Amino acid sequence: MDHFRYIDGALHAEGVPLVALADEVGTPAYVYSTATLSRHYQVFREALQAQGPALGRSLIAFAVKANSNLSVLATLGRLGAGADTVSEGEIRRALAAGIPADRIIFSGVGKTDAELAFALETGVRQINVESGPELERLERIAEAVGIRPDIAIRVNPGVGAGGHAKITTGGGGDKFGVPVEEALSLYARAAANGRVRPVGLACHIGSQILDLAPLRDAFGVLADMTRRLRADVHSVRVLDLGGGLGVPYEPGLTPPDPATYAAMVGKAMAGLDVDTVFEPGRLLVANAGVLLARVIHVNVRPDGRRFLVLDAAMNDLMRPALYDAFHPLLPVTDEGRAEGLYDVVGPVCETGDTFARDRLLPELRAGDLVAFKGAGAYGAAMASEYNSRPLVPEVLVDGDRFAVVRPRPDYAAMLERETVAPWLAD
Ligand SMILES: Cc1ncc(COP(=O)(O)O)c(C=O)c1O
Ligand SMILES: N[C@@H](CCCC[NH3+])C(=O)O
Repeated sequence: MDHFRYIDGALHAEGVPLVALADEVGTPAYVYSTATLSRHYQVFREALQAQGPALGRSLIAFAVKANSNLSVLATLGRLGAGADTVSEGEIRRALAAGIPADRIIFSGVGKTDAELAFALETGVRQINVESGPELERLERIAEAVGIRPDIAIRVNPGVGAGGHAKITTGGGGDKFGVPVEEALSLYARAAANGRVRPVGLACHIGSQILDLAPLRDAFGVLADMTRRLRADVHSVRVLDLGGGLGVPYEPGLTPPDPATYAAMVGKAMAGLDVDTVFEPGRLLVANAGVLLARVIHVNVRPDGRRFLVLDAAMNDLMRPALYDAFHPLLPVTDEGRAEGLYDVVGPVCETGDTFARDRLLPELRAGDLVAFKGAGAYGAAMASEYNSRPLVPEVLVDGDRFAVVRPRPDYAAMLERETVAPWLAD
């Protein structure tokens, strides 16, 4: 069930009318549904459980980059989720949200020495090493800190996939992970050096994946590598299978459902006797969030083109500008008005600040509220203050209650973070 739905012609987030939220918080604002977050987590969890022992003990480590709001993390953490993190900031957020260190995975192409030391001291569950130079640095830091961490080698299986070239990560030419043969020798080297404990392999081949075939191929590569490493008497007890499952942003998109995905994984892992880690991001949060915005005005050109100018902009939701991504746009009040075509834009001074071109929408007027759907993933997490627009606030809804979990900063707070160089101060 969609927890963002019309009740008596008014769009609600669970039991809360979005009109009431806009009155309370102002616009633009992100609104998240606890019920959707919980349902998505549970559906994924149950799909994995249905595979029985084939997946060993499995950890769902939510990819914090998709939505790093503390309340979203706490909601998932309470359900048992871990966290897949890519920076010290994300590790700190996961911990602050109550996710214990032994459920935190530390991934990323360019972890600094300071971040690696922080991860070691925090006692994260596993560090996913992405290159030879990183392994060398980690070994040196681990020795200095006096901790022998569990690591996985992130493999670049040479199989890329994803909804856009900018979010494909598993292809041979992409910066992520270690090619197969090199990964095997890194594993052996790490085991021989004894300063880190190689426990397994990881891969993540891209995001917004709609087809299981490339995932199946990549997991097949990991399974073969596991057999080869074991033949050389290495221990391989964990396979981290990354995230990447797509969501149906628009009609006609049919991503694999979690049960079908889990069945494919179950087959790929059968007989390997490994524990598994999953790093879903978008799958858990995309449809758990909307971006609420207000129409500033409608600008009608002499040629009839109509610009729907919103108070939300590309700095609040970057996906359309960056990836030409589609997000459904709903009027918050459904009054059955006649439909027309609009170019939906924000106030930022770039033509790229366009959410949609020629979008068929019910007639909208200045002051009307609208909501972008599918905005819970890579929405607020990628927002900026471009054009000195304050960071967009976030609201968590749970049934009939809601909380403003990240308030809109006021302009004074925005300015207080900076100083003018002393020689310019008077
Ligand atoms: C290593 C890693 N794990 C997990 C994810 C989460 O991806 P998604 O949001 O597509 O599930 C990403 C981002 O694509 C990633 O880079
Ligand atoms: N930011 C991308 C996804 C990136 C995935 C990160 N590994 C998006 O909005 O679709």
